[in-house]
Amino acid sequence: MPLKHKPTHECGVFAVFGHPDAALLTYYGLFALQHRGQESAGIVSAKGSDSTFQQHKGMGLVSQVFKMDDLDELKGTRAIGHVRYSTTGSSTAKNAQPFVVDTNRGQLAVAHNGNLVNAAQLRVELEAKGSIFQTTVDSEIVLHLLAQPRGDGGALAALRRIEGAFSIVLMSEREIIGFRDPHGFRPLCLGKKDGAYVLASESCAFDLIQAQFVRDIEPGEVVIIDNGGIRSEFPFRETRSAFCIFEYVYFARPDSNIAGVNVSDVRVRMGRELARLHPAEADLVVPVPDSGIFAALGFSEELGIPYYPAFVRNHYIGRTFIQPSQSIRDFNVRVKLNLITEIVKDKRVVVVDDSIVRGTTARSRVVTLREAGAKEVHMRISCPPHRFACYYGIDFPNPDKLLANQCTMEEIRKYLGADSIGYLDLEGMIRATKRPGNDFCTACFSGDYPVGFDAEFDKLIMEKRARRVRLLDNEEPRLI
Ligand SMILES: O=P(O)(O)OC[C@H]1O[C@H](OP(=O)(O)OP(=O)(O)O)[C@H](O)[C@@H]1O
Ligand SMILES: NC(=O)CC[C@H](N)C(=O)O
Ligand code: SF4
Repeated sequence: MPLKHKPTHECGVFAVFGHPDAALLTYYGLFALQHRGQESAGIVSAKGSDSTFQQHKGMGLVSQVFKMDDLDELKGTRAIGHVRYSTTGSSTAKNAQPFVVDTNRGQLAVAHNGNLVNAAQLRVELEAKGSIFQTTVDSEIVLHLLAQPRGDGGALAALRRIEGAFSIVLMSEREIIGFRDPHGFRPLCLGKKDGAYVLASESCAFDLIQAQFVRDIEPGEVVIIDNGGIRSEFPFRETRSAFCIFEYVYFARPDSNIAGVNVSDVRVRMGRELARLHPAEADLVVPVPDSGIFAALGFSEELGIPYYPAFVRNHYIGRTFIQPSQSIRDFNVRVKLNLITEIVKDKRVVVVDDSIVRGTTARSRVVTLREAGAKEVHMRISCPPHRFACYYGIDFPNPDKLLANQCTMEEIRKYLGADSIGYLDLEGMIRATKRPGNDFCTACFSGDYPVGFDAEFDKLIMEKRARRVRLLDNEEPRLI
């Protein structure tokens, strides 16, 4: 049952206003946000209001894309940066963010975390009016909307046209602007460093640069930072909050705080909830590193079963999902995690991971444990089964690719080769956050989608839709 995709981390954004080392701070910030995207990285900086924006972008990790010389070229006191995992538009250098354009309102740069559900529709509309797109990424829409002739409400009204998930940082010739969609799908927070303002996807980025965390940007809030200081606008229609609960389960770094709640604490509580819901009689609790670590700790504490980190992670290889083919991915799971066999031999083992998507990791872990002589293997997962697609910034849009969508619980157990299997339920997962349930998007577990989406969505929708419109118009792809 080889399934092709699994959820991936998503993008990270960072911005600085009013610091002499803006680009360097952004570089460090992106380093701390590297877990959110490893395909490409970029920084755009600006000196004063009349200077040309400078940019450096490339494919790969932050450490691969930037050399000291590149950072020296990125002068100025303002900067925005991005690490990408693509959700709309292919993973190519052309699609690396931030995007920079020259408009009749001056230079603009944008970096986006999330996914715009009406991007293809807006692009067709904008192209019909003459917009020329440089990339096939949904995020570019924002720049075109801002460059359009403005009616009532100016730039803020233009932003009201985008729908879906967006935590965005923008740089104009005078400002740094940060905003979150009205549902607040993705995180974005504000900090201060030496009197300068900084914005980051996650608070762990502030720790690295020793910035003080000020607060989270509210869902639907636009913060505008310029020489006059900082102010907020709330241009979007008020709606229910739908923060991505999977950020707490898997995406966010455990040392980040989101909405005042520490991510590692939530994961420990998820492990405790899981232990109460699906206890097991066992000798050891073993985490699947990295994301299973804190949940395994909670599981172990709740049942008083010793915690042993028997899987040793090799930190020097890329993430498993980067590899395109199933056979290479299986190999990568083995390269990434090696088992200390002596710990598990003749033992009844509970293995805790945060999630199962295709099942590659879990299956391979069970096989390894059995080969090492484990007497029993009980698989425990600290979130509910993934049965539905995500349209809000996670790259697993096709439910056919999700193991739990294709199999019953017993089939999953058999496929993994485990003695028992237990997933956390929706209620336990929400309780562990200590936040109200209606704060969250849980669509990939529950099928309850807070925002409508394009039924034809796939990663290449922008290219496909534009091509189809040309065909419908009987336009041949020739110029004259
Ligand atoms: O069912 P699968 O398709 O194998 O996907 C699920 C696995 O992927 C994630 O880990 P990842 O490899 O991203 O590493 P991490 O835990 O270190 O983040 C997740 O934590 C699971 O272990
Ligand atoms: N993962 C993300 O947040 C991706 C942002 C944007 N949709 C892109 O594909 O570049
Ligand atoms: S569908 Fe799942 S992964 Fe996507 S935003 Fe909602 S909770 Fe997060």
